[in-house]
Amino acid sequence: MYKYLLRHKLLFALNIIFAILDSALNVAMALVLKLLVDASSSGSIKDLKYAVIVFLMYIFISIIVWMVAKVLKACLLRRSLTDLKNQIFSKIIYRNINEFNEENSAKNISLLTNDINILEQDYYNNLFDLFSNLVAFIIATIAMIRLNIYAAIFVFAAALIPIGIPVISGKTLSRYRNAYSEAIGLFTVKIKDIFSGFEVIKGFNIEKRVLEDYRISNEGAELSKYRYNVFAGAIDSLATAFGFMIFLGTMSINAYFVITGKMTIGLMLAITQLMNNIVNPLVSLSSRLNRLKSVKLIEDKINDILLKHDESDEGISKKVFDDRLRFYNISFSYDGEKAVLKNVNFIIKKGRKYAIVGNSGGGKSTILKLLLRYYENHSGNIFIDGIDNKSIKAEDLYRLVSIIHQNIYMFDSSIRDNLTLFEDYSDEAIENAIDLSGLRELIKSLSDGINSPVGENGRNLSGGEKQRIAIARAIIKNTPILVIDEATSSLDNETSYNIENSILNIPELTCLVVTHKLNEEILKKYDSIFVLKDGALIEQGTFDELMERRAFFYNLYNVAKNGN
Ligand SMILES: Nc1ncnc2c1ncn2[C@@H]1O[C@H](COP(=O)(O)OP(=O)(O)OP(=O)(O)O)[C@@H](O)[C@H]1O
Repeated sequence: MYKYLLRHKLLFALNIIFAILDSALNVAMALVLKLLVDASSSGSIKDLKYAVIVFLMYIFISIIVWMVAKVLKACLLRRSLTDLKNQIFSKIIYRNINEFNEENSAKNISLLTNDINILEQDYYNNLFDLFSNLVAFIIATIAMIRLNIYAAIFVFAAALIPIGIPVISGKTLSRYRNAYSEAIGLFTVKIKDIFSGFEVIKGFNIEKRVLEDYRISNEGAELSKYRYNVFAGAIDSLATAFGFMIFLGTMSINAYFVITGKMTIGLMLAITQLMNNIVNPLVSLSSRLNRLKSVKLIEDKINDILLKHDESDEGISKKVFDDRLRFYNISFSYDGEKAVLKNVNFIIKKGRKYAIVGNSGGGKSTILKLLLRYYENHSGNIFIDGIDNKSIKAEDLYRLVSIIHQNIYMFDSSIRDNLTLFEDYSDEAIENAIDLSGLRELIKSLSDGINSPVGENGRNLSGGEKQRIAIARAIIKNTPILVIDEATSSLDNETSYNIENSILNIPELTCLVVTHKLNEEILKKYDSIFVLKDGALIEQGTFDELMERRAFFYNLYNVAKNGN
């Protein structure tokens, strides 16, 4: 993690210089005090005047150095943490969909917020302080040895005790810190879950239950923070107590030297002041090292992300869809137990339109997810022009295939941004997508037209309007293959028919559409219909062929027709 500090070399070097100056000034305080006290006991006004001027100069220089040191430290921290967070985020955003799906996204939110804050406090701030302490310690030690070797020997011998504290307590503190970070992560997951399901919570009157869930999670997080703080506080108090004992011992020895006339009061004060610069770093060394050790788990979590191999730019480059897409012996299970797809085989030819129908939970959406590599642990192969989709560069795959999902995500921006997804498209492409997706009326009715805001996750829009935006978004992307997962479920039959019809009429577009709406007129437009039942492809053919067979599709169609 320290590498992020070294990235800004000039700022880093300036920080070192000012940290050294800052520490040197701390130590110099002892000498200034000695000058002042010795001047007062010498009875010389001239010496006193000189000492006061030196003191004033000392204060003036100190203020400047402290201020500059603080600004430099804040600058370096700001830049280093921004770099670190940018890099973590970039690694996350460039992950494969299947890798991203393996984790709860709220844990990543917690990492980028809570864990980074912990890292800032207990790692970066600590490193700075450790360095300043080390410099102050070295300068004070040299000064102390030169002023009084006996006092120096005593201080060092006594200070060995607090140094041993981190060795004894380090592991336990680290355990408490890890538990705290984990609990905060879980707490973030809980909050995200609750806020995402807010409408369900209200609609089903389950506030009490949710409040109880929240309370337990909140108390868990606070308890683990409390445990960590109590333990860290106890270690700090112990170290401070040892510090006082060393202080008392040194003062007693120095007082003895003053009484026996071997030391001036000024020197005694100077040694006491120097002792602070020796004992304090040693005493705080224990807690600082402990805190550095305690962020190990967070460091590991971050390194896991940062060191992960970036696969997005790997693979075979494939820019054009030439001929066919083939599902070859595809079997798949989400959990390794229940078979969701069973030896599925089919071929999709360029420019043709295909529908997938079947029973609920039969594996229709899963077929689309495998094509788009949301999961990669299936057996068999999905070939695009003979190349396994797993070997194709992720970026190229998503330029060949786009999907319209059942659940549509809307960015909290304008309709235009949600159509273009912040990319540049010609007005012609945008207008064409608006027409094909049936958005024209909506845009006309809004005072800001295409620039109207959609609200958080599209809350200003109806389900059907969101679906139309998702359809336009996919049309505008203009990929050669379009897969659609129940994209018109929220639309009335007529709108749904019109939109599906216009998509199916795009001649060069290859379409694979999962549909529940068994509308004869639309189904007849497909070149072939795949019928899935419990993960197996049991029938395949045109609408008329399937109806003639009078098998599963025939029944499915009739049930749907009678249901309508
Ligand atoms: N992420 C997941 N983890 C575990 N099981 C899953 C996951 N997604 C889907 N499943 C299960 O896999 C099976 C097939 O799901 P899939 O969504 O492909 O069916 P579907 O045919 O599209 O269903 P529907 O028509 O109801 O949308 C179902 O039993 C479902 O519960």
